[in-house]
Amino acid sequence: MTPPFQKVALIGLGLIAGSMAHAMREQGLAERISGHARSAATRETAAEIGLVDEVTETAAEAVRDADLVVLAVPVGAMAEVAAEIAPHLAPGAILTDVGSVKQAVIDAVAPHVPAGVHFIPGHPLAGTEHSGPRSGFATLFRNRWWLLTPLPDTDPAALDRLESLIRAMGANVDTMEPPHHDLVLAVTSHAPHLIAYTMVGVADHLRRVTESEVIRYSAAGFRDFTRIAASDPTMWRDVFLHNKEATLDILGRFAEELFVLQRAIRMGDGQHLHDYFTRTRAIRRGIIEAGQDTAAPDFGRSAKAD
Ligand SMILES: NC(=O)c1ccc[n+]([C@@H]2O[C@H](COP(=O)([O-])OP(=O)(O)OC[C@H]3O[C@@H](n4cnc5c(N)ncnc54)[C@H](O)[C@@H]3O)[C@@H](O)[C@H]2O)c1
Ligand SMILES: O=C(O)C(=O)C[C@]1(C(=O)O)C=C[C@@H](O)C=C1
Repeated sequence: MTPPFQKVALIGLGLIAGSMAHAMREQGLAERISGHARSAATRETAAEIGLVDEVTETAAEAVRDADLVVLAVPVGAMAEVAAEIAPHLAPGAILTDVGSVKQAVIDAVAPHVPAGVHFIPGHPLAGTEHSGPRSGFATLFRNRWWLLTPLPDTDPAALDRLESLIRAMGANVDTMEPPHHDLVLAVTSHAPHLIAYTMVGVADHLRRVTESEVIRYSAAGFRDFTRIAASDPTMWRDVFLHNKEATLDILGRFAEELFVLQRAIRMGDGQHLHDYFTRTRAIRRGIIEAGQDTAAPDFGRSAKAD
């Protein structure tokens, strides 16, 4: 069977692009995959492990004649990359991205997109704390959501084509308005990451008092925080700087709730605590019943080296 795409160009060769390359190869979705990353070390590793068919020195070379181009770089690098590739995009190509924030990426990329190229922003809700060219794996997107935030004039045929590719990689597709996406993700991903970073920071301060006890006796709850707080610093810096308002809104609400719970503890208000935890437990059960508790497996991948 002829693959649905002739040439796929992946710009950025980290966890998400790498997982796409593995999944597309496994499912026979691209005749050829080219890839580019800014760092020479990453390009070298990608070439050495044969992550894609061709690793290029420039993003412009990678996108030449590609019928699908995927921007898989940190959110803060999207504008620069879009400007660089724009004159080299093939007419009729689909251009998508995988950035964790949508409105800021649309504002950064859309002005560069030439007429005749179909820009369809997207975001796979799947990841791990690992990054870099060795961190990807073919099953990352399996049974996970992949949100698309199409622009008002999106060509339905191009949207269909992209949706089919995403489904073939194992994900479920949904569409959303970009600002709504950014608010939902502020609740489900961005604020929780900041809270995890903070909690691990608090423990780090405490460590000076308790020496290595924080590490040695680290219970499951804190271990989960440390996994999240090991995520890529560049990626997360960019997420917070580009989804500022929604994240600050949610963190404001978080602080209010925290004060109420703190007060309940101080006042010995067990009823309040019990009622609160009963409500939150129901949310967890709802997630499991909806089949969304598919934590990413850890295959012993090491953290990013380049
Ligand atoms: N990691 C996750 O859990 C996750 C999940 C969903 C979406 N995302 C989004 O996907 C995108 C990529 O994340 P990742 O986890 O694959 O990151 P990563 O750090 O593993 O890979 C990023 C890649 O981009 C390259 N890069 C950085 N700046 C560049 C530039 N100016 N030009 C060319 N290449 C450049 C790096 O060399 C690297 O190869 C980000 O926008 C992130 O928000 C990440
Ligand atoms: O499992 C993890 O390590 C993740 O943090 C993945 C996660 C998330 O918050 O769910 C992180 C950022 C993304 O944009 C999408 C997915």
